[in-house]
Amino acid sequence: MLTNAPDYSVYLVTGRDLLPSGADYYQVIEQAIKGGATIVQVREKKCQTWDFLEIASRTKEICHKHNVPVLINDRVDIALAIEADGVHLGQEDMPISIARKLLPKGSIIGVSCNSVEDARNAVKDGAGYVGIGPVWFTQTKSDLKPTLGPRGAGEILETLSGTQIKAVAIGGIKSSNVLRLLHGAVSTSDRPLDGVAVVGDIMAAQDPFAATLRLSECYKAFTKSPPPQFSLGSNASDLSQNIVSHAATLLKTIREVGPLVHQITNNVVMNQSANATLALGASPIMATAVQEMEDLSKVSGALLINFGTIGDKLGMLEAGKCANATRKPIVFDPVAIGATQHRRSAANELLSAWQASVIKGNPAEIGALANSAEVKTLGVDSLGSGFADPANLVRRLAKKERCIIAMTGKKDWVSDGKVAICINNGHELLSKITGSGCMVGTSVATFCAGASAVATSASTYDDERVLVRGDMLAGAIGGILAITVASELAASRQDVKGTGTFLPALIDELYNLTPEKLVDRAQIEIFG
Ligand SMILES: Cc1ncc(COP(=O)(O)OP(=O)(O)O)c(N)n1
Ligand SMILES: Cc1ncsc1CCOP(=O)(O)O
Repeated sequence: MLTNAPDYSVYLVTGRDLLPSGADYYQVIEQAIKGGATIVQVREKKCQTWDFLEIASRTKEICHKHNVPVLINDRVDIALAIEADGVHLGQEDMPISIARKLLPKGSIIGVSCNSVEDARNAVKDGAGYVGIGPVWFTQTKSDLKPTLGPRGAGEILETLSGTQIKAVAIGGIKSSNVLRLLHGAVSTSDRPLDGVAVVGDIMAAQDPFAATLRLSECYKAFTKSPPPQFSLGSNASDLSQNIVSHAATLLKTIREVGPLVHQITNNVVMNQSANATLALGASPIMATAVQEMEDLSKVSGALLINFGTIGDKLGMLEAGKCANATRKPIVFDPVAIGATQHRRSAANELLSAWQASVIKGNPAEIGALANSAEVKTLGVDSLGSGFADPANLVRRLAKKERCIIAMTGKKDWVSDGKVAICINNGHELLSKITGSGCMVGTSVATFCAGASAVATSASTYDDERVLVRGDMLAGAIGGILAITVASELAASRQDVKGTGTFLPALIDELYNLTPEKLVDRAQIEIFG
């Protein structure tokens, strides 16, 4: 048995049935280890004991030659027979306490967990590690339990906070989505995953060495130093010096670069949102077909997903995945999420498929996402006077969703999970026209595209380890300030007589907005 503490970072689970035709199983295992697999589990669901013994024993030889531990799936007898380093047990397999009695002291015992309750039991039973999954759908396993998404995996990690138990995630993990998983699956006390367990992305690869190396590099890049959050230098004293001017200069970048802002939005506001984007100096494209998402993600500066009428869920799913893969900002506006069960489950599905950079909503929408019933909803509107402690609400939700939260209303609240910022601008006429909230979403997406352009040109970001380039906190603040400051300027004009003349005046003021006007008029408070 190997004596070093196991490294779970790139955890290969075998699957002989996935091998490309002509590939040799043992060579694949060795190539994967050379590419960076740090631990191997022999998983044989269908084979006879005699064959299992042979495969396990030869796999162990290869693993131990490279100082890599080998575990056996389900079968404690096989683990004992070949003197493996441990076992991986399912919920219906031998209980941990009995396996512990049978196996030599120091054996690794891991257990599959699909729920917080499974994880609590694993802690109680003294498991060495848990395999959290399935994260995403996979064809590799037949009797698949409900998918958890990175957020569900993060909730299970919460249960393990303060314990020594290690945790890997499993199910549908590939080098193209591993960063999104590692970013999203973190407990609110910042406990990350200890590794990713993979079958198909390695076993079915034409080049298992390269496939494992890609996974290993992603994992190492993400963990080599504290990964950057979606905001830069976010402590209250830094921010109070420069956040408004930083956000305001993004307007200059938008006008210089003219980024394409891809928007999937509702048909009530589409024309108005496109005009607001143009007035700010960017270029809107309203596109919903699944087939065009990959191409669009390569050329757009940011993506807005506003699910006002949730007609285009497939396009929304695909667009977000492509935006994560190309490290573009995603602004999510979960319109009226609290109003129906259909909307809640659609939001859940979208947020499990991709990582939002900013979630923007009114108090009822943000409350629904935070599972708070403090603010009620009526259709798309928020009722009542708001939250008693908005700063903490947005801070907690930002930590949980691992992104910037922007809660708009009479006062706007923004948080990156550390600071909470209150913006006290905006004219009440904004609440009297339809789609002003959606316009804020568009403006935030446009400013996030500006932030992304700044970071890309300055190479501020090490692409390997971030899911989005640029300071999304500044993007959210700039986007909100643009609409609220423009609304004040529009409302003070002589030619504005009511809501009918206010809307075109608002577009004019967005068009004539300058960074200086934003800095001069911004009224913000920062809560550390
Ligand atoms: C690391 C890791 N996690 C989970 C599993 C799933 O185990 P499996 O035996 O395929 O299924 P259940 O017995 O849990 O239903 C695994 N193999 N490895
Ligand atoms: C064994 C197992 N347990 C949960 S999902 C899964 C299969 C993971 O396979 P893949 O990495 O190919 O999606």
